[in-house]
Amino acid sequence: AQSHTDRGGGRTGALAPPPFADEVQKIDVNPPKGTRDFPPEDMRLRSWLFHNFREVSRLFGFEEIDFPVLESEALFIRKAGEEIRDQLYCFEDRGNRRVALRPELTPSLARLVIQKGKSAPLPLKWFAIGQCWRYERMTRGRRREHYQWNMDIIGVPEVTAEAELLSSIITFFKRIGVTASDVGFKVSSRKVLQEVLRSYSVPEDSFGRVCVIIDKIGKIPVEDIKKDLKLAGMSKVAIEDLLQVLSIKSLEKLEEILGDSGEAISDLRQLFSLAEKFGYSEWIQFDASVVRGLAYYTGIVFEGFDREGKLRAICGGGRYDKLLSTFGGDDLPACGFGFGDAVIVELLKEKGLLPKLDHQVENIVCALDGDLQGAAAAVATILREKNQSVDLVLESKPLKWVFKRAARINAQRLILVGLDEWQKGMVSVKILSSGEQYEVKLVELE
Ligand SMILES: Nc1ccc(Br)nc1
Repeated sequence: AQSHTDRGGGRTGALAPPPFADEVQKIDVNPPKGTRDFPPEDMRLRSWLFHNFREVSRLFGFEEIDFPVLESEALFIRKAGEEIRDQLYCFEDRGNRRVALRPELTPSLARLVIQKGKSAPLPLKWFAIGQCWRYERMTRGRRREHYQWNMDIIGVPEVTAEAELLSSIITFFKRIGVTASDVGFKVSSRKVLQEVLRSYSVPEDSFGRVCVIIDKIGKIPVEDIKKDLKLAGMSKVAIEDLLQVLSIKSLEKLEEILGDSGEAISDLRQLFSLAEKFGYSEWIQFDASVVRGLAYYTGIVFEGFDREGKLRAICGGGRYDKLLSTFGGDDLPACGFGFGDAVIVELLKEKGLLPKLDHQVENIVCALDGDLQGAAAAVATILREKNQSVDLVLESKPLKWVFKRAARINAQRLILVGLDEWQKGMVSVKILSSGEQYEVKLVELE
């Protein structure tokens, strides 16, 4: 029997009374749990944010790319215990394929780089803005989707690439009014970790897993961190030493521990020297505890944080020189970052930096009686062909209604099409800010 929705009669299934023939079930008009709608006001803020993402990408000479939100699940199956894997929004499609809503953009970018192969001359400087997904038990009530801006440089092994990426993010912050007093970048290199782990003969294939564990410092109790590191095969003394190294906040101190001949130190010294030349030294600081939660980083890593410490990481990224070979491609040096659309808005709210973005239209055009609706359409078309925005009143409305709508849509001019004027080839124009009103020949309307 057709199952019926329980309408409070307490009975469902075959025994429930059949619904009234014309009763329509009201659908839930809210978006699915953890997702957002973007009604006009919210969409204006998102478009403003994305416009700034795109403008900075343009300033840095990056090309925009895009890929499907749906990918083969295999792209994201990594065995390092990452949260991003535990929360993969994956399912079997009607063709029995294992697919997933992408949780991040970098694997798709890597897939596209391999696909393009030698036809894409290096270095590649690509950016994308895409919606990313996670399936999280709603118990934590967190979002399941967000938009990320990614910038990636493929084919440059030097840390000049990381320095350029940091410069692009700082350029973005400056454009929207965020300063080095509001936000900073913690910068480190996974080679620091690597050098410590190697000194304790921790197997290379545990590296990604150890990084994912270390990234949880400050998020879970340190005893759990130590337990997980032990499970990952580290000795007690190695764990204590590693945690000691991770608490280092200066390159001088790090050099004392690791010496000055390792790659970690030379990469970091070069990066901080380049930061000086770029003029953004005040924005960055060395912090050995930064490892980021993605297993594939291999070198410099960084994350943007709010100096008041109220918010989660604003953005993050780093070098991932070995990602392509995990998909069967030839490895290429690569680095990039992800910048989400949610934490930045929380920061702008905190700092009173949210832009005021109203809907605006240059003209509202209205026929003064029904027979002139066609004439009004002609006037609207003439204005639009002159690249002027027009809200055309589409039905017969009292003037009071027209003025009210003009105010609501912030129209600059009201164009009235009246019979007497039209017969003279003219229309009436009212500048709504000043109240000035005049008649003008249609052919002279601009
Ligand atoms: N990876 C990921 C995807 C979606 C959200 Br919301 N947060 C993180």
